[in-house]
Amino acid sequence: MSHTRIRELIVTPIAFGDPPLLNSNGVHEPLALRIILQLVLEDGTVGLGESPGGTARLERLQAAAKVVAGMDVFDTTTVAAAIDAALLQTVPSSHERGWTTSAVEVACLDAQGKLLGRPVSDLLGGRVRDAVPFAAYLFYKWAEHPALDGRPAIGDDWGEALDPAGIVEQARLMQERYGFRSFKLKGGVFPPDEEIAAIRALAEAFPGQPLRLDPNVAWTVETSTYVARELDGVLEYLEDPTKGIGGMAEVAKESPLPLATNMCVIAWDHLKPAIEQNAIQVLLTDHHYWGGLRRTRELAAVCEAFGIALSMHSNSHLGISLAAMTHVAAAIPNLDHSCDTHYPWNSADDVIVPGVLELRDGEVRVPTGPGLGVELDHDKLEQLHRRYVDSGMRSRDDTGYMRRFRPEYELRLPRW
Ligand SMILES: O=C([O-])[C@@H](O)[C@@H](O)[C@H](O)[C@@H](O)C(=O)[O-]
Ligand SMILES: [Mg+2]
Repeated sequence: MSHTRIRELIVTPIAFGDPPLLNSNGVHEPLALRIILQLVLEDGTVGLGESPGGTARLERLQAAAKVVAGMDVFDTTTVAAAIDAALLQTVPSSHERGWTTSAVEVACLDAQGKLLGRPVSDLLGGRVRDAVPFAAYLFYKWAEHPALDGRPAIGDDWGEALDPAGIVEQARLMQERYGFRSFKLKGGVFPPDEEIAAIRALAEAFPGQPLRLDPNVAWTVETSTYVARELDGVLEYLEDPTKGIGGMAEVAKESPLPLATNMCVIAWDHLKPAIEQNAIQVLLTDHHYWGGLRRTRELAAVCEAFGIALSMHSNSHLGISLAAMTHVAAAIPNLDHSCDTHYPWNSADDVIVPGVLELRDGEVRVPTGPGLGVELDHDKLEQLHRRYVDSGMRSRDDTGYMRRFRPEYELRLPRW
């Protein structure tokens, strides 16, 4: 079966536009980085993958490219083991190595699906839903990236959101444009009472629609407990209010709200202590670091066994990741909450041919074509790669970028 052998893995770093979104670390830069994978088989079939960017991730994927050539695309376990072994010396953390194996696994599954003429969701056990619900991901934000070093200001059509009224307006726009029926607010930006006020304003504007708040560990245990009590009955869950499994366990003892995480349980060996300490009640899974789509499906079974509800994490991403997230979410019976996605913030710059993946009525219909069901736009890929090369940006630095405008800004976690 030589046609199922991998001929080469093409690894392309790209940069795409991102608005000035605020978080507990600072503010998003005008560009976000990702890496696009094309896994080419001997018969010319190409499997696509998408990984978070940055120099370290790029170098690891380039190292992976050297070992996967010649392997069978259906041997995903062996492919992952070969990559893991190749990175072992330079990347001691198995979690970190997992980012690389995960991205390659998605490309393998896309290629497998194309060879078999079946969607990736079928390779994960079949879809249990035809459309996957996503939440509107609300951010405090500036109206524009201010002018900097001779570069003019960069505006967008979302406008400013720096108070409850601005957040409600942004939520209305999100609902108008994409039909979202649940909302997540990225917090950790303003003092907790201001963020509580924003959540209350959302609850009033969108009665009965699920809400969540995620300050990315900006709060102490005491502040987290205070916010949880204030928002009891208002939020469906409170995400990563404080740092670490121990901290979350302290909050969980007093919190009337379920606690969720994509920060303190991010690897298989975090599950045991988190479960023993009852630190979390909701896990936001993410195939980009849990070992890929099949491992995410397995993780869902572990969560089911231990009564942990499931949601899904997102970072700035494009359509190949959205397709992968949609396929795996479609194949998970116990998906209890709508998934996160940054896609509305970044979709104008996508690398896939438009038409297949659409966020409508707050959902993405699961592609039914072979593999992930999306097609790479090669001109766009070239354009975004050029932008990566020309920008000189090689890693994300929300804090450094914030300091360009507010030199006194300090990264402090917890801040309140
Ligand atoms: O993009 C951001 O600012 C988010 O804060 C992101 O970095 C987080 O990874 C993520 O969205 C989260 O849920 O924690
Ligand atoms: Mg989070």
